[in-house]
Amino acid sequence: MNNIKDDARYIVERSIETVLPEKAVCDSLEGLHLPGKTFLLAIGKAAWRMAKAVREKLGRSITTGVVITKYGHVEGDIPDIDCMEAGHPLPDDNTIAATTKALEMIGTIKPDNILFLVSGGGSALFEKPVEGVSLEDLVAINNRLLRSGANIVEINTIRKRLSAVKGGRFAKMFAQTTIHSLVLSDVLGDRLDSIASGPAYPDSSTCEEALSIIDRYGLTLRPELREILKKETPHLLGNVQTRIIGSIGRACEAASIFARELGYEPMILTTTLDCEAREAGTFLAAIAREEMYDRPLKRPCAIILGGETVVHVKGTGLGGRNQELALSFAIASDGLDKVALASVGTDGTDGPTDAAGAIVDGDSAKEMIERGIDPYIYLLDNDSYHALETSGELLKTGPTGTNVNDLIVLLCQ
Ligand SMILES: Nc1ncnc2c1ncn2[C@@H]1O[C@H](COP(=O)(O)OP(=O)(O)O)[C@@H](O)[C@H]1O
Ligand SMILES: O=C(O)[C@@H](CO)OP(=O)(O)O
Repeated sequence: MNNIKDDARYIVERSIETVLPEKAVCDSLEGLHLPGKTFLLAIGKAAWRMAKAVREKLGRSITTGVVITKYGHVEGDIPDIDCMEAGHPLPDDNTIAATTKALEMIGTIKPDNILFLVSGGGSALFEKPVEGVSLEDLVAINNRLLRSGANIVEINTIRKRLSAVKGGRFAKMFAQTTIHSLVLSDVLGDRLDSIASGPAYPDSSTCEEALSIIDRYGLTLRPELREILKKETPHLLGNVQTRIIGSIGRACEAASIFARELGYEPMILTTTLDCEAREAGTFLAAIAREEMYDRPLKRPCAIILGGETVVHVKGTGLGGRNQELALSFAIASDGLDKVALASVGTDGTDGPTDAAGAIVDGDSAKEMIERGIDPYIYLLDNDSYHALETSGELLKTGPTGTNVNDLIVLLCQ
């Protein structure tokens, strides 16, 4: 056991290493039979790493392929594979251009198999809007949805219906081809039809749900778009085989092992945290306070959570789910001794910022005040990034190459 914040950092960084995609992808290729021509399509924030691992393992068995990932996530060339970058969390012109290219290549090559490597972020990165929907429509709707407090299953229920490739429609487009999907899950409960909006998975959401989400979050749509939401997505697909190769549950189990190694008694509290980020922060501070009485665990202990909180962005500041959770924990745990919390996006980016998250303790709020800022005002303005930058508590890892949701570790010594 060392400095408590160093321990928190060690645990989250080592845990993320255990869910890097290379090994999981290679293990899952054992026994996979790919006769004839195979097209590799990789989408999402982990796409480049997943595709590189597959190409190295299978070599020329892959005829050709396409990677579509977020800007800054292509780490070099992959033989025979066209690697492209595009916008995230909002789609852009490059999203549409890269997707169109992938679809055209598949149409021309007519492969026997598509090896489909799916990771979170795929919704923004793999997109061809249905007729009647423009890129501007998609950007406007996504922008409002992402700031509405809707969860990812709800957001993707809308995205699927505006898209010609989401909600199983990609698999239906190439119904004569066998699609083998290997999926890195970043959706709570590993809902396969929600991860990257399930391009090759039977959709379980319905038009009624889509319309009720629009109403629930007070989003106004022009009548033509409302009509488009009423068209069903495929609920049955005969040409897909799907395997999950990594998830937040595995990262939490790894965190538990690393915490124990450092001398902390671990407890995985949940792998499906999905409440408002600032409420999760306050709640975890209440748990930290309870540790004065050695409850729920005897100190030293590590309370581990995985999931994806939500933020209703009403302010004008900069931040992300993990930074907002950490800032609210910092405020609510002010003055507590020997307590630290790390909250990080395993993909290395939290919200539209260059930070993965933050590591705070019971001195953080005092530190911010001493440096002339009121953390509460910053929280109110959704400006967690600048508050945590002031206290020097942002965690910056750069893109990690994986994406299995958010990991939160509360340490009490
Ligand atoms: N200023 C902000 N403060 C807190 N959260 C924010 C802010 N701006 C955007 N967000 C949140 O960031 C999320 C997108 O961040 P990102 O880390 O890219 O998500 P994901 O990992 O799910 O793709 C949005 O859902 C939004 O709620
Ligand atoms: O692509 C998506 O739909 C989501 C979930 O898989 O990922 P992210 O939240 O990273 O954009």
